[in-house]
Amino acid sequence: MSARDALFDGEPDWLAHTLAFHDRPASPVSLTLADGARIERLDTGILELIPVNSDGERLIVSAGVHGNETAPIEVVNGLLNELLDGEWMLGKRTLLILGNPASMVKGDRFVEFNMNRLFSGAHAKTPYVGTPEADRAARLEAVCHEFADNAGSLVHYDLHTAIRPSHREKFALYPFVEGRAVPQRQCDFLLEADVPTLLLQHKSGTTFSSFSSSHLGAESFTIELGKVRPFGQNDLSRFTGIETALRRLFKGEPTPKPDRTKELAVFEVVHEILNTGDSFQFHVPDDVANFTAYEPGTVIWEDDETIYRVGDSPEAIIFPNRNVPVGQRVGLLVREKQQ
Ligand SMILES: O=C(O)CCC(=O)N[C@@H](CCC(=O)O)C(=O)O
Ligand SMILES: [Zn+2]
Repeated sequence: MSARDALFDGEPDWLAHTLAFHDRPASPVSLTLADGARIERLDTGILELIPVNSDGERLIVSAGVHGNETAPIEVVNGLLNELLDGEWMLGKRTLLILGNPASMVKGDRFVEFNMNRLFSGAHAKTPYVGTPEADRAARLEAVCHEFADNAGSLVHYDLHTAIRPSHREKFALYPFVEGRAVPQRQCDFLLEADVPTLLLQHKSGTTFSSFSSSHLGAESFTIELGKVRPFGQNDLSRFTGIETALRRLFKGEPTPKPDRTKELAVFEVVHEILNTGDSFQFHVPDDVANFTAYEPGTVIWEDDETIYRVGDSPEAIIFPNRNVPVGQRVGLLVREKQQ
């Protein structure tokens, strides 16, 4: 058996291995590349890439936290295949994660609970504790903690695709951490990756990127790259921006200065819509695109105690989804920041 076959237990690549092992742990295996770099399989869907020479920064790239968001999974798997084929050399210590293998096999956002609400310790709470997604979130937190230990600086990109179409196809979310601002280099990375819109979150949460920001001190982003499609049905030509930017980062090359004509549009959260329970009514239609703007005075949601109307200037909806448990996010209302 070749070293590559051993890394993937005879499966053709990492994605195939992760799907085949979705219901069990994969034991640690190490593969040394021609230049001496190592690929360590830490568990199912978790690889650590260790270059011979790297700068002090460490990088986490995750995809498949929602199992039906397949395009970023295919992009990351393709980049790993290039590395294994010797097309370029590794220059950055990197943790690669395919988040929720069981939901990837099922072709669904999640199996029992939305894993992207179970970080920052939420996995230990009732009713989540002990469920497959809670166990996986706890495992990912532990692996990330270990990877971050003693790192000079840490960057995390959590790659997603959205349920609905979007007036702004590609956008990133920057988790809230008191008192910090987005570093210019990260803005340059987003433009390089063809992600021209950034939403600044207004409070910390229990997403993977919020966990890595708040608990590991990472510069983290959730990055939305397009629309959800099943494996094999993605037009990967729409993902070359992120593919090029990640390949360049994996090689350890510096971030290029962006084209002066490109500018990041920055949005902020005006209001977070939560499912308040039995009397909650959401007035945004099911099929509305992300970043659809509503005029001042429009009623967005109501319950027995509150009626929420758009304020003095238009507000745009992101991630509208009425089918969430009580207490969880039904959508975000956002507004472009005047710069
Ligand atoms: O399209 C949708 O409604 C959801 C897409 C998605 O999974 N988005 C992430 C955003 C996480 C964040 O707020 O940083 C999610 O909802 O988990
Ligand atoms: Zn997602």
